[in-house]
Amino acid sequence: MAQEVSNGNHNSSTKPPPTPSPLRFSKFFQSNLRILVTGGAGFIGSHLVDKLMENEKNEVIVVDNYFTGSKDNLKKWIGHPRFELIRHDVTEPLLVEVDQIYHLACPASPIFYKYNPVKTIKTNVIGTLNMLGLAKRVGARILLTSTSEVYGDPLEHPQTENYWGNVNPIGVRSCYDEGKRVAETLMFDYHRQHGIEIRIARIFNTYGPRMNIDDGRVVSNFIAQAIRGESLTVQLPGTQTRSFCYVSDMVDGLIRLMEGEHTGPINIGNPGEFTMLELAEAVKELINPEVEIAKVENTPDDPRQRKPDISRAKELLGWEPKIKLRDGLPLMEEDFRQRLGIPRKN
Ligand SMILES: NC(=O)c1ccc[n+]([C@@H]2O[C@H](COP(=O)([O-])OP(=O)(O)OC[C@H]3O[C@@H](n4cnc5c(N)ncnc54)[C@H](O)[C@@H]3O)[C@@H](O)[C@H]2O)c1
Ligand SMILES: O=c1ccn([C@@H]2O[C@H](COP(=O)(O)OP(=O)(O)O[C@H]3OC[C@@H](O)[C@H](O)[C@H]3O)[C@@H](O)[C@H]2O)c(=O)[nH]1
Repeated sequence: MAQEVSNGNHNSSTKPPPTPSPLRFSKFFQSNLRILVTGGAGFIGSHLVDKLMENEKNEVIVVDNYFTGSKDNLKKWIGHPRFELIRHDVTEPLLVEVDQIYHLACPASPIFYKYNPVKTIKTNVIGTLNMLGLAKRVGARILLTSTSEVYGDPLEHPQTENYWGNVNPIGVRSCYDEGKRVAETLMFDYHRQHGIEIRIARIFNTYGPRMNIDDGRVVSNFIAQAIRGESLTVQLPGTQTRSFCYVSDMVDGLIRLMEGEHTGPINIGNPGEFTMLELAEAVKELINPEVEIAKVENTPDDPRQRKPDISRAKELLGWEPKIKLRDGLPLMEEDFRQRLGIPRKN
């Protein structure tokens, strides 16, 4: 398949960026960066907020409609003078003065994004248009959390950013896959046409504390099942692979991308690749050796393999993941045990 070669920085006939908000240069606000995080009450978003809030020069505004996120994830920041939380749906326009936009708002678990597919498309298309319109009005830099799902059921392995993907445009996952592909297109069209400073991260499967217990994604399912003593539900055939990135590594990669000079798209993920049976065996061994592994029906269009080529992230961002799967799973177990109210037996 013909593929365009790029170094992560788009360079053909782009306009210069628009003038940013005058506040960015005001002597009173000079030290503060106002950062909007859409979807900041969700899993990755709330960890990103924690990291951004560590920097005393940052003011953070979260907007979220709480479809899959929760105020609980942000409770330590509510009332903090550098933090604001707004209930807002990104499919409606938003007027705020900010310097940077991390645009995460979108359900990420297949169960939730397939629940109301039309809404998922609206979130990806109208939501991203609204955030780009905001970026244009105030001259903000905007980062989109795109996904490895833009590669669909990939025919190239591992996946580099130059691969254009193998996506079913009319399947049950298309609302998300194609939604994110259009979101990427919109980002580049605003960049070329209006000079908006864009960043695109293609995120691969990410896991860690604060995932919804009933989120439906594989790592949270297996950990909750192991703690409850239920069978681990490996969807057939079990030989399909994924690459799992711990959330602190992901947040580090996203911030490096935002702060760096490269538009992307850039893959952010952990290249360690596991079959779902291997993942189940690891969870069983680490969390509850007594549980059984059950094979269950799969859902349509499940990608058979997925592994990021992260050469570009290494070279352009100086980023690579630090936490191996076997070290990350126990960190997540603690959080799940607390929320499930099931302490470890000694
Ligand atoms: N976690 C992963 O493995 C993964 C992989 C690839 C891409 N991503 C992307 O990263 C982002 C965050 O994923 P996550 O795992 O934290 O998911 P999540 O479901 O925990 O968080 C998404 C957040 O967006 C909010 N949201 C959804 N629709 C909204 C709307 N219309 N308006 C406002 N808020 C809305 C939800 O309430 C939630 O708080 C998503 O854009 C997702 O597509 C995640
Ligand atoms: O209980 C389960 C759940 C899932 N699975 C399998 O585990 C694999 C991973 O499934 P998940 O639902 O965790 O996630 P997926 O890899 O399908 O999508 C994910 O990847 C890219 C992101 O953009 C999405 O937001 C994210 O959900 C699939 O092969 C699925 O069949 C199980 O074997 N058992």
